[in-house]
Amino acid sequence: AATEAASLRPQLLQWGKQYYDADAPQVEDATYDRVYARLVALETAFPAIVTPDSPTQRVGGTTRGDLPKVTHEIPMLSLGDVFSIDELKEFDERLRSNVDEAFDYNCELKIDGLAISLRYENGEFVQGSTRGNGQIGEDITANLKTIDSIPQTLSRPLTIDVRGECYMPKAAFLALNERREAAGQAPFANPRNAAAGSLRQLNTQVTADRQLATFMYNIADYEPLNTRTQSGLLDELAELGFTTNPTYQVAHNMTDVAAYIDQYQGKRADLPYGIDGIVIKANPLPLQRSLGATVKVPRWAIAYKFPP
Ligand SMILES: COc1nc2nc(N)nc(N)c2nc1C
Repeated sequence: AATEAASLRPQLLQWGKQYYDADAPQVEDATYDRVYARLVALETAFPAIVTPDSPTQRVGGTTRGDLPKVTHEIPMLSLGDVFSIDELKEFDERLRSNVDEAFDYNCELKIDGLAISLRYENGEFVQGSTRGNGQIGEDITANLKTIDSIPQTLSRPLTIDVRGECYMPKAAFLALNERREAAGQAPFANPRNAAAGSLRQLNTQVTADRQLATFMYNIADYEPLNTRTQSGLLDELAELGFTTNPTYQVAHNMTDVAAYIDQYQGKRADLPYGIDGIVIKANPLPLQRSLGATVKVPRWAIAYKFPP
């Protein structure tokens, strides 16, 4: 067991560096997850063989060594995932059993990019960062300033942290890979890696040439806003100057949610940007705040992932 575990660790560490630090995974997520699970099983069965440098002893994503670090005052969360309508219904039933008020969901497309946080002080863009491990991300302010859809000044002098997704449109991705292959460089595997590789750059001019875009969808603290719903939040973010995704729909029940899923599973190939599912969020913002989050994911939202 110790020998097998010792052979798995360098493999996982190398794959992990490729994924997190080079934004160019060498293996499918499923392969990484399978090998990682094997190592966890061995170390659980034989705790004596765990080594401090084992990938099982490290928190999620690493951040790129050379970019400055940013600590998120309010952690950037990821999302719980479900892969079937039945699981989605279980999420809904569990949530409604814990909440005594009736509430709607807001359905949104799950943009396949990388999460960013934008800090504004008195309406001026002062800092932008990646999620990193949720607590500590990388300062990519200079790179984000090259993205047209990110406003330098808001229509109101607010001090807020806005969260959303930075992505590379499909057309830009195809054109970039053509240029890379013409120049004898390895193409990016998918638009998400291309966006991550383009954003986590030390050379801002590289970022500027990559035609990145954003859809903003969340705010770290709801106080400064007038709206009381997630759907209203998207409208208010648009009024402030952000680009938001207009495809959101308020759903009263899981029948409406299932219809939204069918609608956009059918449109997925025709969208000019990549999506890997939909996200449903409790629409009342006070309910989101009272439900809060676990260590890693909000209790008031779930992602439904489309089959690959
Ligand atoms: C509340 O947290 C989130 N909300 C999201 N919403 C949409 N539409 N797309 C995402 N990728 C997304 N990701 C996260 C972590």
